Parts: sequence; structure tokens; C-alpha cells
Amino acid sequence: MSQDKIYISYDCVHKLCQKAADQILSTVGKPDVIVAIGGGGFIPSRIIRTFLRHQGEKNIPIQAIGLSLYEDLGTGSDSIGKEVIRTQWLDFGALAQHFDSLIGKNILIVDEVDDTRTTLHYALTELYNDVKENAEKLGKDMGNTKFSIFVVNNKLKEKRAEIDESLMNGGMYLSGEDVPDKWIAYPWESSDIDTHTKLAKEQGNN
Ligand SMILES: O=P(O)(O)OC[C@H]1O[C@H](OP(=O)(O)OP(=O)(O)O)[C@H](O)[C@@H]1O
Repeated sequence: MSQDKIYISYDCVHKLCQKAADQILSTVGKPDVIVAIGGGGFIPSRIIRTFLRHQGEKNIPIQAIGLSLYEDLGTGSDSIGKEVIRTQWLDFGALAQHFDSLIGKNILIVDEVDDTRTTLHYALTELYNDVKENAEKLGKDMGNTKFSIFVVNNKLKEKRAEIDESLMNGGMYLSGEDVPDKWIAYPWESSDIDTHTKLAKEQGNN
């Protein structure tokens, strides 16, 4: 199998989430809500939640948003980014009575990989704008709302978008591990998990 790929095992994802949780707790405190960017952010979100609360404390709610990257064919140039499509957005559903918005919350956005950064830029900007709009509508102050970002892997490369720290209100950006700009093979995409795990171990990603 190709050494051009970076193989990541489930254990590796688990340990990177565990380590990140400690850093998040000691730097920005316990999140009130996790916003998982699907599909890649779902499994890391669930794992990191385990380590973000102490025994006996309530589970941190996980909100799912669906974002997908599509080639922006309308630009006529492949040097100009990709388009982010919303396939799902926040829905507090039955929780609405107790937890009706992100206003004033300590929010942790989770995805598995920061590649060109297009998706994270979009998620942060749109979530911020959502909170701002809601706060204005309700006459509330969004002042305390804090956004942090956790990705399992950040690819070291030139990014197509930036994370606007001024929107984060003291929140942190954290990657479990920075990796070279190669194809990353995650375990949940594997059709042969035993071989996948073996390759990940050989690369030290276990
Ligand atoms: O940094 P970027 O260049 O924006 O790329 C990162 C995004 O790309 C992948 O999503 P994809 O659209 O492939 O959907 P998926 O999570 O459902 O696989 C990945 O899960 C990230 O969300």
C-alpha cells in the first residue's frame, strides 16, 4: 500500500482527542456545547466529549452540522477555491426549552481534518453570524460567546481561508497533530480495518 498516505488508527484518534481535551479544559474551560462538522467530525466529537467532563457531570450536548465541499465549477478556474454546501444546520429540537441557542456559550467546533481550511472558515463565520443575528433579535448580549476549534489533524500547507480569531473571543484553535500535506486515511473509511491498523502502527500512528 502507498506510503504516500498517512494511516491513522482508531486508537490514534482516541489518544489525540484525549490529549486535546486536557488542553481545552485547562485553556478555555469546559465547553457548553460541541458542534460536530459531519461526517468526519462525528466520531472525534463523541470521543472528545468523554474527556471533557469529569465524573458525575452532565454530558456535553453535541450539535451536528453538515458541510460538504464541492468544486466551484462556476469560477472557470480551479485555482479559485471550493464551495461549501450546508446539508444540515443547528437544531435544538426537544432541547430548546433548556438550551435554546448558542448565545453566551463556550462552543467547541470539531472536525477530523483542517485541509484547505475552507470548511472551518465557513463554519466559524456562519455560526458567529447566527449567534449575532439571534442575539440582536432577542435583545441579548452575545459578548460571552466563545468559539474554539479542534481538529484531529491539521495539514501543513498553504490554506485557502483563514480562521478569524476576532470571532473566537479568546477561544482556541487546536490540532491533535500537524501532518504533511498527504492523503490521510482514517479508520472509518477503511474496508479492511486490520490491514489499516497494521499500516497505521508501522507509521507510528497507533
Ligand atoms: O479544510 P477543507 O479543505 O475545507 O477540508 C476539510 C473538510 O473536508 C472533508 O469534508 P467532506 O466535504 O469531504 O465531507 P465529509 O466530512 O462528509 O467526508 C473533511 O471532513 C472536512 O470537513
